[in-house]
Amino acid sequence: GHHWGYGKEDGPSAWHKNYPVAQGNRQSPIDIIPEEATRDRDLGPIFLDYDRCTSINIANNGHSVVVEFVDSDDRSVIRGGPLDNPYRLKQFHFHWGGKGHDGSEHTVGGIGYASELHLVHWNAVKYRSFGDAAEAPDGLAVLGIFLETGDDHRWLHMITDALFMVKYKGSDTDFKGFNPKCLLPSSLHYWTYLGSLTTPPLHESVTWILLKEPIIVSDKQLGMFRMLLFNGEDEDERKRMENNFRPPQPLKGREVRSSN
Ligand SMILES: CCN[C@H]1CN(CCOCC)S(=O)(=O)c2sc(S(N)(=O)=O)cc21
Ligand SMILES: [Zn+2]
Repeated sequence: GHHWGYGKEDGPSAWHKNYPVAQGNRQSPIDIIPEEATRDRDLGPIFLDYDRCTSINIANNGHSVVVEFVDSDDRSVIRGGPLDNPYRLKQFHFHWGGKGHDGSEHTVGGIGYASELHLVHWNAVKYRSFGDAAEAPDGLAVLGIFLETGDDHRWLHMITDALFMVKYKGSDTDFKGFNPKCLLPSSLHYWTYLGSLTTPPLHESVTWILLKEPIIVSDKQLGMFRMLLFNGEDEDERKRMENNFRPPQPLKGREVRSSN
């Protein structure tokens, strides 16, 4: 496919050349304005049934670090809230900034967070494959969790300890027995809106569910992500993996709803 990245020449402002949907009507991320969100009493709580989740590996795909899960049955799903079906957990990954700079994709009242965690789920009730779901308007549900700097996160070290194994693009290593429930904040109150993938191919297939409460991680832990590289081991130019976020996109009249 087409090469894309987060640099000056191949970054978010250039993506529309190969991915015209970049200028579509339901692009992500967006700036969430809390006072403009609709409190919808029909919007119930979300449920994360992750107790039987099965993580497989952790990988550097040249854009982020990704932990993948077994998604051949309904062992780990998100359900409820705005969703009409349970959606299967497929992978999670992060977006982050440079040293001392914010790196979240969504912003809240114009304010960014240090980083943003995305748990990607797909609608296996309606679609026969992840690929099909990724192109359908109700195919994906991504749970977004903001990361704020402060004290060490007691479980994030399980991920940062593995990062040295996936320094280069295209590297991956076993990563079994990890349950992302340990990365959730105490409250599951959320905002939700209809949007897209925040990276190419930018499919407008995502129901976004963003938790209002951030989790706290330390600067040191976040700094570990910045030892990852965008480039492969065989490339001579070493490019630190950082600022791998797309900035907020036009709301285009969309409604943002708030859980009760
Ligand atoms: C680097 C490519 N990132 C993509 C890869 N996938 C989509 C393409 O798959 C087609 C079979 S994905 O559905 O796993 C996904 S979710 C997000 S995000 N940041 O919006 O949560 C980006 C991406
Ligand atoms: Zn993402």
